[in-house]
Amino acid sequence: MDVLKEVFEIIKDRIKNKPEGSYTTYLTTDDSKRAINKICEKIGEEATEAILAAKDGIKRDIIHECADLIYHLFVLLAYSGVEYEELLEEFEKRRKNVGR
Ligand SMILES: N=c1c2ncn([C@@H]3O[C@H](COP(=O)(O)OP(=O)(O)OP(=O)(O)O)[C@@H](O)[C@H]3O)c2ncn1[C@@H]1O[C@H](COP(=O)(O)O)[C@@H](O)[C@H]1O
Repeated sequence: MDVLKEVFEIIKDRIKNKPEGSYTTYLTTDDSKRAINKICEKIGEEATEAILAAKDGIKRDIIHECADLIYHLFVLLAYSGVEYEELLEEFEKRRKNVGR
């Protein structure tokens, strides 16, 4: 299975079943306004870290920080009820529009 889809499905499972010790559980177990705030705050932090890594130009750090950012974006998408396939469809739509 596509590793990104696998991570997305694990995140969905964590949100649904809330296992103890899970970082995703920590981010998403709250009333919905607070949970969204917590997730979005992390997205802001991780985006800043990705930007700083890009400015430093160290490839390993760029990968690490962008992976952190993508994970947190996935948590936002899954928490908002978006399916992985819907994200792919959006990219697919855009790909088809290229070159028009
Ligand atoms: N991909 C990730 C992932 N990326 C980042 N993180 C967490 O996001 C947090 C990042 O916050 P910080 O940058 O503040 O943490 P940090 O350790 O100080 O910073 P860095 O060194 O990571 O930059 C850390 O606690 C990381 O563990 C992730 N936590 C979980 N996943 C995936 O989600 C799955 C479920 O994880 P749990 O919910 O913990 O079971 C895992 O199997 C992974 O596949």
